[in-house]
Formats: sequence, structure tokens, C-alpha cells
Amino acid sequence: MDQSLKQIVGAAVLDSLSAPSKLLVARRSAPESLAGMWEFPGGKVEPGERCEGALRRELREELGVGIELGFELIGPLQQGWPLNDAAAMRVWCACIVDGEPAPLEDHDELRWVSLRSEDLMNLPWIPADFPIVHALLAAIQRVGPVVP
Ligand SMILES: Nc1nc2c([nH]c(=O)n2[C@H]2C[C@H](O)[C@@H](COP(=O)(O)OP(=O)(O)OP(=O)(O)O)O2)c(=O)[nH]1
Repeated sequence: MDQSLKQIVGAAVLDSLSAPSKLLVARRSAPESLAGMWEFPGGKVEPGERCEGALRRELREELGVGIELGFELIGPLQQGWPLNDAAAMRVWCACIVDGEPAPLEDHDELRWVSLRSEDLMNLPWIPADFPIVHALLAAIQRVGPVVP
């Protein structure tokens, strides 16, 4: 596998995998260049980790929750969705199975946003995330439940 890009993983945390109606979005507090922008919670895959394991670890660290994974939102690259010259992100649908989400690390606000509201696309997302949000909405409209 071409691993020339840094591997990031992110979660599209939904209120339900079988009948999703809301997405949990997170506002970054750092670094300064990204502070105030909204994103999918997640982070870098560490050496020796599998992507799914890294995603579970990141959600535990950042939001204090345990997750169940649904299907992956497949991006155009083998490493997922391009973020910039140096990184790409694989994204899975997920739902919370343990804990109450809180902005413990890297974020200063969490918000549940309706998948049917224009508010979702109107958030100041990290620009690279817009195609991923589009793909999420399209996948949910097309297939309904996001259980793998
Ligand atoms: N988590 C996440 N990162 C994103 C998204 N979109 C996007 O461009 N990025 C970028 C921002 C960062 O440059 C990089 C992820 O790094 P990170 O800072 O979240 O990773 P981390 O928690 O493991 O970082 P660290 O503080 O341990 O260094 O990917 C997104 O939706 N979610």
C-alpha cells in the first residue's frame, strides 16, 4: 500500500446507525490555523496501530466515548479522503455505545446537527471536509441505515 501520506482517521458520529438523523460535529481549538473550524473527531494513526483501533482510541481520548463502527465512507484515494499535500483521512460512520461526549481534548465545542438541515453545510468546516460531508449525506439518502 502507498503510505506516502500521513494517515488520519475520522468518525462521522451519528445518533443511530440504523436510522441516522443527527451528526456530532466538533470544533477545533488548536492549532491556530484550524481553531474555530468544525471537523470529524479523530486523529493520526500511530505506528503499529490499525485504522479502526486508532479511531476508537482517538474518540476515547478526545470525547470520552466508546463507539460502534458502521460502514466506511470510501474516499477517492487508497488512504481515504485527501486533506492536504501531506495527509489523507479514512472516515467511518459510528455511533456512541458508552459515555457522554464532551470536548476533552483538541475541541472547544461539540454539537449535534440534523442531517436534514442546511445548518450542517453552513458550518465553517475545515475546507477539505466538505466533500466528505457531501458523501455522508449522499450515502445516508441512498442506503438509509449505515450498519456495515
Ligand atoms: N481529526 C480530523 N483531522 C482533520 C479533519 N480534516 C482535516 O483536514 N484534518 C487534519 C487536521 C490535522 O492536520 C490532521 C489531524 O491531526 P490531529 O491533530 O487531529 O491528530 P492527533 O489528534 O493525532 O494530533 P496530535 O495532537 O496527537 O499531534 O488532519 C477532520 O475532519 N478530522
